[in-house]
Amino acid sequence: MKFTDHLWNEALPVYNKIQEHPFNQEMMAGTLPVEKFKFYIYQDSLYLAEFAKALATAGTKAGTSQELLDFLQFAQNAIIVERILHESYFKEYVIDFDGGKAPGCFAYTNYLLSTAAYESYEVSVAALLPCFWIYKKIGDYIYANQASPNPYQNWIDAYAGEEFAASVEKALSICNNLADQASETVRGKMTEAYLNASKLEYVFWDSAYQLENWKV
Ligand SMILES: Cc1ncc(CO)c(N)n1
Ligand SMILES: Cc1ncsc1CCO
Repeated sequence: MKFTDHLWNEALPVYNKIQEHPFNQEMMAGTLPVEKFKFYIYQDSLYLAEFAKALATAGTKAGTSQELLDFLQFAQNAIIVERILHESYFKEYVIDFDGGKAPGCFAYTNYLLSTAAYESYEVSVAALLPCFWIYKKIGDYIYANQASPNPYQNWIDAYAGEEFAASVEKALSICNNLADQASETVRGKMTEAYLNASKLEYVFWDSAYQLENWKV
């Protein structure tokens, strides 16, 4: 069994909760209140800026220049996606939030940044993988089951698209190659990091659905 199949099985209960979450169910039905989508898009723009730094930092730990290049390209893509959010949704919706990161976004971005900075390359890659893989699975699921027309079509198309799929395949392959060379101890830490980041993906969606704030 591929290591990433093992990761998928371990985090399956978390993935199922993400898929069933009302944020994703209502996005799929096209009924998600626009206020929640706007909150999500603003938080996601803050997320992507930090995610890009975590990807670039993880890349500096790669064992080959090809994998450094792969991670720098992932980082570049994350910045491009962030700019597209600004150039499309921020104009379409008039997003006037200025509160900074909500607790869910804060927790997730800081987890990714500190893992990329202080943990090994293997563990960093495992922590970054749910950002790729869960979005791909959710994008495909929503694309296959969505109401049409859907006000969130552009978002759905981005993550169900072929370009994103190619990045996800690359990240999965890097993770499997690393796990094949790693000790059981390191593989255990990779699994733990993958689970932590999967739970934080759940928290991120739930945070948007609740319009989460710091309450202080
Ligand atoms: C929170 C989050 N996770 C993953 C992705 C996909 O990269 C995203 N845009 N936002
Ligand atoms: C995972 C991911 N999400 C937005 S951009 C990016 C890197 C893909 O190249």
